Amino acid sequence: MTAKQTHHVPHEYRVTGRNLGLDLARVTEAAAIASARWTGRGDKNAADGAAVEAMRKAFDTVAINGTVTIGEGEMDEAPMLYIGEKVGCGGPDMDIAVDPLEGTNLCARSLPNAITVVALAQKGCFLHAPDIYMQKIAVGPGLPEGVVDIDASIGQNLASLAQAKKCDVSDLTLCALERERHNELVAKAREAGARVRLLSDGDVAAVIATCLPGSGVDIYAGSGGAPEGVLAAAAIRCMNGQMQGRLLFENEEQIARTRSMIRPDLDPTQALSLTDMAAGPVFFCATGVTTGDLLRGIEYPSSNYIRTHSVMMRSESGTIRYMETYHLLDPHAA
Ligand SMILES: O=P(O)(O)OC[C@H]1O[C@](O)(COP(=O)(O)O)[C@@H](O)[C@@H]1O
Repeated sequence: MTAKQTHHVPHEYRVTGRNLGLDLARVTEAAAIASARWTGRGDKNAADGAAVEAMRKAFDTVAINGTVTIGEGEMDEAPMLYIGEKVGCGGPDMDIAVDPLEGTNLCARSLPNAITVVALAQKGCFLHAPDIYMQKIAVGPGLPEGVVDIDASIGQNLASLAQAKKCDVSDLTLCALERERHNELVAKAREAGARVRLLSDGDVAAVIATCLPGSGVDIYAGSGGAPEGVLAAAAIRCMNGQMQGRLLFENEEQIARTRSMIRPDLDPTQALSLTDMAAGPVFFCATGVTTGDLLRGIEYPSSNYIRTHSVMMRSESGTIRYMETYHLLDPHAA
């Protein structure tokens, strides 16, 4: 950490900063344990509802004065963790971004990569992204700044990435959601010589995979949820990767509404940098529900324990911590 970075972090934040990762892990663990009861039961709404309720309750013990910036929707459409809802038991003012169950279908169908996610930043630092699509492009750490560009063709981006990685385009793997809207992207990437890994759901974990050595993913591209884009941006900040986004509007009304929600200096239609989406010191935490590239899922090693696997990241220090936790089912039974 440089002296300059430390200087800009308010004292209050630094005092609480050290322990927030663990507090956030308790929040994502609670949501993962609750939703895992619904793994493979074909009911994505029940799985999501269980995650939301458990996450909401777990936030009551976190020492922050949090405001949900990325949540389950507007106040009138979400009973809990709605945008603008206050969470935490008091402390520094923070922006909260949540996806209580990222990959509701993955959980319902017992497929890999369902996770529970929370990110946290200082007040005003997360993009107030509406619930629309966002075009995204991401690569891992250690590459020249601007190696990929959201406005360039996928062929150009793959060529530039291959050059930076000193390999051939045929050595690269692009990851994208398997959607009809991505048919052209996939065809062009294959035409350029790259491999394509298609996912049924869960682009937060997929964007993060670009930063994980051994995941085999070199680049993520395509469109997915804008709220998921902000969460992924928080993780990419912590992992020193690169990511750009662009909100994909369907009409003028969406643009006007977004303009009223975001920083006045941002044009809602512009390409968004990582810090346009997640600025300042950020925390990111996720717990696995079903086993995937990023995390193992919920496990039941014995009749009285549940085992969770979480990752906690912090942009300020660059720390990435993996945590395995045994939760005694009934601590008062003995
Ligand atoms: O399924 P769509 O409409 O293409 O949306 C893509 C979005 O849905 C997801 O795959 C899963 O989202 P949910 O967990 O809300 O079902 C996200 O990871 C992704 O950003």
